[in-house]
Amino acid sequence: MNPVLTVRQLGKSYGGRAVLDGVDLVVEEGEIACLIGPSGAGKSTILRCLNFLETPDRGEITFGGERLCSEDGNLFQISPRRQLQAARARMPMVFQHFNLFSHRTVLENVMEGPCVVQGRPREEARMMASAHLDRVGMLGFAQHYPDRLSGGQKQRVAIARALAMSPALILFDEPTSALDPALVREVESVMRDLSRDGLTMIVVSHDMRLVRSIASTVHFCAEGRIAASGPAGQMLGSQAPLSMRVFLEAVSDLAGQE
Ligand SMILES: Nc1ncnc2c1ncn2[C@@H]1O[C@H](COP(=O)(O)OP(=O)(O)OP(=O)(O)O)[C@@H](O)[C@H]1O
Repeated sequence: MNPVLTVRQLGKSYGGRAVLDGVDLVVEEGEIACLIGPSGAGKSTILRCLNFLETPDRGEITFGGERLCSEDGNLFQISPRRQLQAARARMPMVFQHFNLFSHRTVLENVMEGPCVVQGRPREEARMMASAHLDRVGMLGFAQHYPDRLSGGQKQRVAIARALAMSPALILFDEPTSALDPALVREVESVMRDLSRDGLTMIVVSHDMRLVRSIASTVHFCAEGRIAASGPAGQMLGSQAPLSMRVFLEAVSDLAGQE
């Protein structure tokens, strides 16, 4: 298999406090890597460091064969801005709160990346955007503005916007946590379709139903590290490491109390 992404000893501190403390992660082509773990473990910070929304302090990230940051002895080096921007475009992020442009139509939202970031002609971008909206079942809403859409529909548009960047990898940060339970399924179903199509994804989620339905690998995060990793069947089943089983029991206890 081909790793799309390799992360070694990634570190990030805020105000002298280490939030990421040596994260190691390898994601293969076609893998759906789900990051789970307690609140504050650093899961979102890992995603934000991967596409340089936050700047890591140390470690190595290799994406699509390109070294984006590296460490040589005590010297930590980050690639030039242009290279990071190009990498970010091929590793778009889908956010919990959608982050759509409210003053642009659905179609314009999806065209934005191909036009502005990739410099594609408008007509080509329009055709691509329409195809991606169709893929997530939102073509019929192309001329609507985001405020007319449900949360599930907004998230599907956000996914189409990520697809429009011809991504090598999509990062999902809690994609269903801002949705009413009834709307979670439509987003879950789109993500499952993408996984069947072989798209590589990293998904941070507390939604264990989503994780169980799409994960190929599960990475358990605790205290700024990935404490355990493995195939989803193993990590979510009776063979899970103890720390992971304790977490899963706590999560299902919470769900049982709701
Ligand atoms: N910009 C920031 N400045 C200071 N501290 C931050 C910043 N971003 C995150 N943190 C801290 O880093 C820690 C990890 O945050 P992060 O959001 O990555 O955790 P998480 O595992 O995704 O948590 P959750 O599951 O609750 O979203 C938290 O203690 C958080 O308060």
